[in-house]
Amino acid sequence: MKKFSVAIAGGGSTFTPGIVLMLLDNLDKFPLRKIKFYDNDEERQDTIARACEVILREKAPEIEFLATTDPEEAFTDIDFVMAHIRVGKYAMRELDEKIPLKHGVVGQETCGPGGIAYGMRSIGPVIEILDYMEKYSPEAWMLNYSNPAAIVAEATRKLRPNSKILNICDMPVGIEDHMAKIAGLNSRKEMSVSYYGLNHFGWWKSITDKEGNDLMPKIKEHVRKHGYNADIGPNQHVEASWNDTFVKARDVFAVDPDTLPNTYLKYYLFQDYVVEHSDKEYTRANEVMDGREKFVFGECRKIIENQSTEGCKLEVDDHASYIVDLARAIAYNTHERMLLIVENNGSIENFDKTAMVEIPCIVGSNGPEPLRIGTIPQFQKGLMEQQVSVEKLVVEGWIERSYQKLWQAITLSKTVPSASVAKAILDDLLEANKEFWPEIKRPEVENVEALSLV
Ligand SMILES: NC(=O)c1ccc[n+]([C@@H]2O[C@H](COP(=O)([O-])OP(=O)(O)OC[C@H]3O[C@@H](n4cnc5c(N)ncnc54)[C@H](O)[C@@H]3O)[C@@H](O)[C@H]2O)c1
Ligand SMILES: O=P(O)(O)OC[C@H]1O[C@H](O[C@H]2[C@H](O)[C@@H](O)[C@@H](O)O[C@@H]2CO)[C@H](O)[C@@H](O)[C@@H]1O
Ligand SMILES: [Mn+2]
Repeated sequence: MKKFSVAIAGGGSTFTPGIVLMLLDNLDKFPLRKIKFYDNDEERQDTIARACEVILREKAPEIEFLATTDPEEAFTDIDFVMAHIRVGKYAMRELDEKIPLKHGVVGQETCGPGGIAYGMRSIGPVIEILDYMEKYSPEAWMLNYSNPAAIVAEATRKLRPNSKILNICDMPVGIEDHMAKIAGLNSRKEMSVSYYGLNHFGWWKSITDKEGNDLMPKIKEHVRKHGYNADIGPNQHVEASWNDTFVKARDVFAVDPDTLPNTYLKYYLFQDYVVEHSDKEYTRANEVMDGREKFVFGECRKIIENQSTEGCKLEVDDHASYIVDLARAIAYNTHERMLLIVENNGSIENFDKTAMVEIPCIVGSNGPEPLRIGTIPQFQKGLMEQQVSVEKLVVEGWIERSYQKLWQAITLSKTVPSASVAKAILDDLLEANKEFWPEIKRPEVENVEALSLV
């Protein structure tokens, strides 16, 4: 059986150890000969890498391991790149979340102005890594879950239309774990779902068990009262802010009881509630820095010091098992049915053909074959047309270095009340992201000064 070579781009990620443990848990299904880490922060990656070196030495000494900041070293002789970079790291996520809140607008990692700022940082480096992969391992596939996946996916559609990159998200997988528990099943894999939308902006339209029995009524009954709240065992989503998000799905569901919503829709449909319940001084980025980041790096330092995983609390990142499913689908032509972010091309008949939509696909060695969704209701169509236009304007703004397009994108976001608030947020984000965004051409001075935005 062929053994594969995997490069993890963003080796210093808090998710890397859990993903490595998950890969080692699946060697029978996805055998590996080599794992390489690549990061542009050598010190951050070194802590994760030295711990993973111990893990591999104990559990799979036959797998060759390398951590590097050199692209040629990282991406030569690779079958898959699993990319989860965070450009600007948590320090910039904190600003993505706090700057909009300063203006009374939703501050979130991938949604609204924060997601736009994050997207403007991510496009260049993700394309750069994709180009490295194609230069040094032309036959490789990139499985990208660097966020914001919606904007990154639109950028790779426009700028690298022929590249072997699959953009993915684990939020639907995470919610389906809750749904399976609510439906009394052991695993989400016992369900067959039809889902559509944009990334972090979608709905389930049907859910059955493998015998074809409709599970929607039972799940809806629970969601109507409790949202997706369901004890599915330890994961980082037991934190209050995530628990609130799962419960809030109850109110998002009430707006359209014909479907079941992605939790992220709360940021677009209940933006006032979100702002009212946000702490402008302590956002999710702070929770993650104080929680996951401290935990993962603390555990890695213990492993390095002891040169042993004994007593280690790091766990297999089960949510990442969908990444192995995806890699196996490509490697073994399994025709797995998975949600991917792909070009619509008529799958959703009454929606922009060029939109990057999150829908079920049959995945094989030649990549995804999107399934047909048919026509979507006016409510979802209207919301999606506004949101996809934001995403497209951000990518156009990045390509053209256009202040005007970025101002339009933020103005168009459902999370932003007016063009003047949008401009105030944009000017703050421009200042904060000087080191990361491409240089943006400001409009002619007279146009800006002539604007009475007060
Ligand atoms: N698609 C999804 O559903 C999903 C799920 C979970 C996490 N994510 C994403 O995974 C990423 C990692 O999340 P995290 O919380 O572990 O972040 P993290 O900050 O802990 O790790 C990100 C790593 O990327 C590195 N990096 C940044 N810019 C880089 C570049 N240009 N080249 C190479 N490396 C670079 C950083 O140095 C850091 O080590 C984020 O983008 C996050 O949003 C996506
Ligand atoms: O606030 P964070 O950094 O903890 O999480 C933000 C990410 O949340 C989603 O990913 C979750 C996933 O939905 C869940 O199943 C769990 O296992 O872990 C993932 C990472 O927390 C979302 O899909 C990502 O895009 C966000 O970055
Ligand atoms: Mn996601």
